[in-house]
Amino acid sequence: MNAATTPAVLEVRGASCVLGGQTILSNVNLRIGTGERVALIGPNGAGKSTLFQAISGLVALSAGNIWLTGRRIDRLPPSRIALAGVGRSFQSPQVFASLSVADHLRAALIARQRPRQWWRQRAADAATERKVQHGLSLLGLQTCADLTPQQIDYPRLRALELGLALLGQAPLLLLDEPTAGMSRAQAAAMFDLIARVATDRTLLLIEHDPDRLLRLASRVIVLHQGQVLADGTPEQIRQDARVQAVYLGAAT
Ligand SMILES: Nc1ncnc2c1ncn2[C@@H]1O[C@H](COP(=O)(O)OP(=O)(O)OP(=O)(O)O)[C@@H](O)[C@H]1O
Repeated sequence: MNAATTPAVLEVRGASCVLGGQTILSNVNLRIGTGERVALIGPNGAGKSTLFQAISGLVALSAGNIWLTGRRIDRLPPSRIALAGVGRSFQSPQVFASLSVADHLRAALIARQRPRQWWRQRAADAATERKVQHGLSLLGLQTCADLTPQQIDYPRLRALELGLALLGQAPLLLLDEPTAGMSRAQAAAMFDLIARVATDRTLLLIEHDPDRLLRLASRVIVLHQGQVLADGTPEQIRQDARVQAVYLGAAT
């Protein structure tokens, strides 16, 4: 899908970010169209996670602005940005130790519901339950519905985290290294899961392994020293001499 021809889900305009007196992002511009699957890559310290933090409202921009489906979000608190439609996962999974897998999914669904009149609540509860069961089956988590995060293996934990972002119904999902710490086989399974379950979402994901990117991303944005170095198809990026020099040459 071509970013220029689809309505923008995310637009970052002239974004800069200074942390601890250091410029981490410098005049970053990017536009992501509806339904695109975009990989954000770059060397360690390039500013990828900081860009995610800025989009999610967890760090403030020092210049520029960020738009989600035409609405400016960079001055909103993180909770409002999440409700506005930015779902995300983190490099290390962020889950609740004492909640069961199914309760995590319930909480993700309920968080987006408006308060209802009491006589409508029963129907809403039944609909939520159906969605929880559907989510468990989609994510391959039916057998661990009643277990806590400590009782499930790492790939399932990451699948749960993906499910939390998905069930929140956010149109834009930011996935920060969803396969970090996984074996090749586990990572391949995770990429297949993302491709299968996130069909109706726009994806921006950070990933270090260029081979994995080709499975999922239709477009790649390369960050280097806090700036966009290149933006193109996976093939264009593979052949880009500047990208070879700063990143892919070292990563492959
Ligand atoms: N809160 C902070 N205060 C000061 N510097 C920070 C802060 N957060 C990040 N940095 C610095 O910003 C730079 C970019 O970090 P960031 O985590 O965004 O990079 P990255 O591209 O995601 O790297 P990696 O691939 O290693 O995760 C790094 O030099 C980091 O040390």
